[in-house]
Amino acid sequence: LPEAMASAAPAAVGGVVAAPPSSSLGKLGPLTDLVIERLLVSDDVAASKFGTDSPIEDPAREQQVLDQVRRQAEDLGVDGDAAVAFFRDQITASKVVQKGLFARWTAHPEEAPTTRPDLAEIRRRLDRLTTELLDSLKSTEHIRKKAVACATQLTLATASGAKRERLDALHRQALETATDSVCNPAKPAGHN
Ligand SMILES: O=C(O)C(=O)C[C@]1(C(=O)O)C=C[C@@H](O)C=C1
Repeated sequence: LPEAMASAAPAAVGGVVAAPPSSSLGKLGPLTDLVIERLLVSDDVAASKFGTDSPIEDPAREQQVLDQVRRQAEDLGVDGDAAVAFFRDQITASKVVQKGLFARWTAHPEEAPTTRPDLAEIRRRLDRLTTELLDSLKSTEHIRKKAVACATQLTLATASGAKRERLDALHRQALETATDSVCNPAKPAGHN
């Protein structure tokens, strides 16, 4: 986000101005960037619904998302149950963000959005992110299987990503929820 980048003071190193990193650090950086991008899209989802009759929770749409996930995961050779568990966390995290923003905008109407984005268009963005997230789950399978390395890389990636994007407490909490199963690809059924 240009605003966030502009306000981080660049450090001069040997006469060269070092730009802040443009992506989250480490082997799970690309996956974490996509997770953060999806969380930030949740702000737009909330803006599309706030002050309308559309509820935050839409079980039919959730089922549609998870059906797409299972189909595409199996095409990619990613474990379908693990992929669905990961996306259940993405959906839960989106609802954490939306509920938090609804509460904030209700308490402070002056902070509420003044334009209402189109939900259908936002859902097309989410569908494209689904494909990218699945590709990233596939390409990180090797590291995610190693519990200790995965935990280390995930902490590095989420800390650097949250800092770069200047995530507030609400979005940091949602990021934790969203990355809950990243290092547990074979989470037992019943967790959710
Ligand atoms: O598409 C929506 O309406 C959203 O709120 C997004 C989303 C998701 O994360 O995919 C989250 C909650 C809804 O229950 C359905 C889907």
